[in-house]
Amino acid sequence: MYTPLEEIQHKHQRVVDSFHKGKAQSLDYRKDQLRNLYFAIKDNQGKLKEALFKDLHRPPHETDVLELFLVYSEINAALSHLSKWSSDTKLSGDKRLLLSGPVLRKSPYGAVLIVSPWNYPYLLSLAPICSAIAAGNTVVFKPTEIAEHSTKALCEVLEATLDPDTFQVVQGGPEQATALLELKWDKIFFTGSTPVGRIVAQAAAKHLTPVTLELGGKSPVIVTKTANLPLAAKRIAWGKFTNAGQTCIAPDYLVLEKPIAEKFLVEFSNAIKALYGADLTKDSPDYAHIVSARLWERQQRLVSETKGTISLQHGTPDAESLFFPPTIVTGVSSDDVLMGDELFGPILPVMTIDNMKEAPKLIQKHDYPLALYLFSTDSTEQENLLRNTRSGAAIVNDTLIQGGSSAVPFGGVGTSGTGRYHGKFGFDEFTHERPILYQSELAEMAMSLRYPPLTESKMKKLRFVSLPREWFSRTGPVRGLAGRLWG
Ligand SMILES: NC(=O)C1=CN([C@@H]2O[C@H](COP(=O)(O)OP(=O)(O)OC[C@H]3O[C@@H](n4cnc5c(N)ncnc54)[C@H](OP(=O)(O)O)[C@@H]3O)[C@@H](O)[C@H]2O)C=CC1
Ligand SMILES: CCCCCC(=O)O
Repeated sequence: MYTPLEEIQHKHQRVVDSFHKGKAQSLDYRKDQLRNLYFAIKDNQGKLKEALFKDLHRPPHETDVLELFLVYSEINAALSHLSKWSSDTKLSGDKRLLLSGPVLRKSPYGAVLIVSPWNYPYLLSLAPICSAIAAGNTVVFKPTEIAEHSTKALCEVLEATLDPDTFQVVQGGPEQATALLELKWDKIFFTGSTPVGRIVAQAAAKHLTPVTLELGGKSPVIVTKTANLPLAAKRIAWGKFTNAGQTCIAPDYLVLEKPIAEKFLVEFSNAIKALYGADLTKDSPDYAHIVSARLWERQQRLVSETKGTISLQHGTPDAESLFFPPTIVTGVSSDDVLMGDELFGPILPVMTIDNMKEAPKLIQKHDYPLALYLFSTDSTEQENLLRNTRSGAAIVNDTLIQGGSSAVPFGGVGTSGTGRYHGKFGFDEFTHERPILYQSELAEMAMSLRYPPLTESKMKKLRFVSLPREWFSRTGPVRGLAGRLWG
């Protein structure tokens, strides 16, 4: 009988061995795995949605719209395009290699570790698992222990569906994750908080393992005086309060241009009531709850410690059910407690600026966020802000849409993450593009100059044409050279 640590080591070794035996290599094998996964999720979607309702009071339709629909799209994209994604890319541009036919071979990394969080437990597990399998890797998956019902339901489905030689689950929390991180992986894919992302990056560095980090950050949403205020209010309310704000790309804080601040807040209050009803309570069917007592208390503490004004709390926090209502805090300064760590909940601090010139400096006070949202109908204003800020993604006049598509890469920058996935970007994230050249015997003549003895006459033939400075002139080589020849 294995000890828990021995069991983890055994699972790791099993997927390493099966990778080296080439079991996950064939496209047919990969497609069979993905096809089985697709129908297993479909056949168990009711059980999965029920489980997440128990963990997060997550409205079942929100699980469909924000998780399962993208999972189906991811698997379908992989099944539809895998032959093309995995085919060699021919390389050109160097006449010296004409005879060696260089290609990029789409090679799997090998045995990969995938670690996922609790807030979108199906999407944030199944999307990287899909990409890893599509790219021909073998996988050990460590789900969260915090969303216990959805983790149990998901792991039952995965273990009943995927080949145990190439896919293993290690359930547990930080202790199990730490034991897994001690082992040598060919790739690690981590989704979670920035602090834990640092731990993962340090562990990966010990083995020089390539790592993808899907982390968090304080994503700003800016509303300017040119915005369509009712539409902005509705889209921001949806993006902020979906999953009770427990979304890595949720707007974290709101920046309003002063001339429209008051009017926008009225529209925003109306939008919240339109989405969640005039009387939002713990039993409202369309609103999720906070995942744990610890994190519910964190929201409560943040509200008690802020120096801002609670201008709207649309409902009464309930410790027993972990219901925490949309809470708008105005008059927040940059050093307020709400402007510290990522809020990851339904509290929205509101700051105002006299004009848009102040926005970049305000945003740059924080690490690069996962997302930046701008509501404006002025293209110059849009480009100015985009040019002077950095973020994992930037969305103009909407929220969250970048996280739900197989056509758009999803990832951070700086402390909000490294790497990206979804769709072909996910296949590429789990693929090493291996250059392969097939040298021809016929190339021997062209290559004879490289062999010793490297006589002076050989070196003369080898001397590369040294290009004049004008070749690199800003006006381009032709004009540059013409200028040189004819002054
Ligand atoms: N970029 C993205 O795609 C996303 C980013 N996030 C970010 O994730 C955070 C919220 O998720 P949350 O689950 O709380 O994040 P955590 O970083 O706490 O946990 C992420 C995963 O790491 C595990 N873990 C926790 N502590 C350690 C540790 N010390 N060493 C190794 N592994 C550990 C967790 O296990 P366990 O859960 O069992 O404790 C979980 O499986 C937010 O910051 C959010 O922004 C969330 C969703 C998507
Ligand atoms: C709508 C897509 C959500 C992606 C996961 C997150 O942002 O936490």
